[in-house]
Amino acid sequence: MSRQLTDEEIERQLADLPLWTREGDAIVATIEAPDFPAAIAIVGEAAEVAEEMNHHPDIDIRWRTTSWLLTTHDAGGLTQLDIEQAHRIIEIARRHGVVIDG
Ligand SMILES: C[C@H](O)[C@H](O)[C@H]1CNC2=NC(N)=NC(=O)C2=N1
Repeated sequence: MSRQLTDEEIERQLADLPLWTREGDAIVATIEAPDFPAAIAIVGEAAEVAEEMNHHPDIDIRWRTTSWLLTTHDAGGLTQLDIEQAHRIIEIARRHGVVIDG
């Protein structure tokens, strides 16, 4: 199991992670896809990554806007798994036409 990150480790890594912000024991992001099929495709690919990592995000889908929350329940807070998954979700979103600065 991955260990909990310190506040400093989280802040440092969030600086290199566009779109994601900290909310207590979690990191959250809202991703607006070009259209509904793109939003669903992003969620579908992220689901494959989640299974591969055995690490599962909370996802809310509203038309083309998806909201994401990552935390590691087993560790009771944020771990490196959350940071890694956040990067992978950004990568997937970019491939589906989402423009993300940084
Ligand atoms: C038993 C199984 O490995 C765990 O419950 C996994 C499944 N998916 C998970 N997902 C998330 N986000 N956090 C976890 O701690 C977690 N644990």
